Amino acid sequence: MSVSVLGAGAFGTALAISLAGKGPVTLWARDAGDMAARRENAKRLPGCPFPDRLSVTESLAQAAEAETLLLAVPMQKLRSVLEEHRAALHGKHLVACCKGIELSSGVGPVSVIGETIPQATAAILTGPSFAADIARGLPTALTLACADPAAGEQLQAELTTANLRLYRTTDTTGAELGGALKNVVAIASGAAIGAGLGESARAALMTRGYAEMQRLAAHLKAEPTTLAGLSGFGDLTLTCTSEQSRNYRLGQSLGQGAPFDLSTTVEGAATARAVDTLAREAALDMPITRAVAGLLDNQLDVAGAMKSLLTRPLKEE
Ligand SMILES: NC(=O)C1=CN([C@@H]2O[C@H](COP(=O)(O)OP(=O)(O)OC[C@H]3O[C@@H](n4cnc5c(N)ncnc54)[C@H](O)[C@@H]3O)[C@@H](O)[C@H]2O)C=CC1
Ligand SMILES: O=C(CO)COP(=O)(O)O
Repeated sequence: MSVSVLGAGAFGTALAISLAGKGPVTLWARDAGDMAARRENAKRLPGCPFPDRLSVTESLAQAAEAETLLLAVPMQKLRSVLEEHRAALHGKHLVACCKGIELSSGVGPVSVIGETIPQATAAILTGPSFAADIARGLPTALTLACADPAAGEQLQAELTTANLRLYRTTDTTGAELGGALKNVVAIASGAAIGAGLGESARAALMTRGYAEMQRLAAHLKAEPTTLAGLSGFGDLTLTCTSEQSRNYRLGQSLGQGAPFDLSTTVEGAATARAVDTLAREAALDMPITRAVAGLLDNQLDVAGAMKSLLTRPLKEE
């Protein structure tokens, strides 16, 4: 097995720690010095010591000696990272570990890989998992999606670890949509709880948010069963109900009118805007996404957003 992880944030570090339990792993970071010395990512994942088989490097060339590379940079940075290192990544198995829709193009990470490095095999690893849980060795189940069935099987075996159980699909569109859209619904859910609207309101937002996810998925020809799996329903459930989620916490802050650290990686913010644009262009009804985009752009407050949802024409479920 030869695996590297590009991007040493919370998630990339957690995956590297888990994978190092079964073989050597290289973690590529822009600032590897402190991590290599401490054998810990004190900034993003404190309290999770590196196993011996995890090495940290600032050399992309060294990381790219692996056959399989996990891409754990934020969604809106993925294209520039791939473009910068295109030559080194030709012919590799590239597994997106980010969740979102690119604002500039309206496509997800698998398409971004395909557009920038068509000679690579593109896949995505997604599903309900907090980095801290993975790094602590807690049990986690994820979806590995790859359009090439043989490569998907190889990646599933390669990336399954003692605490990470991977399920496989060839539906990359469905897998990337689930992971991207659940973050938008998590912002809405956090806003409802933060504003004191109650858990019944959250359940309504999660359920109707899931209906929006299915609507866009059907439009983009994804499999409905993928949305019902770990990458869709599974991650929606986790992210909309846990204060460990940064998307949920951003929503809570919006609901409370409290400040939020804008340097935090919150993928649902750009994705809400990207999906709102997609929905308008395709004339798809996605009112929760529209309300979240309106909240983020200060066009609506939480009361206005709820009013916009509650006063819509009555319809069948
Ligand atoms: N943290 C979590 O629990 C989970 C995160 N994810 C996904 O993983 C992706 C990354 O999230 P986190 O690791 O949590 O974020 P993070 O904020 O902890 O780390 C992001 C990392 O990306 C690096 N980075 C940013 N731009 C870069 C560039 N141009 N070149 C190289 N490195 C760059 C940063 O230095 C930072 O180390 C997101 O799409 C997120 O949705 C998925 C599942 C769980
Ligand atoms: O994707 C995640 C859990 O599956 C992490 O959620 P946040 O990005 O909202 O923290």
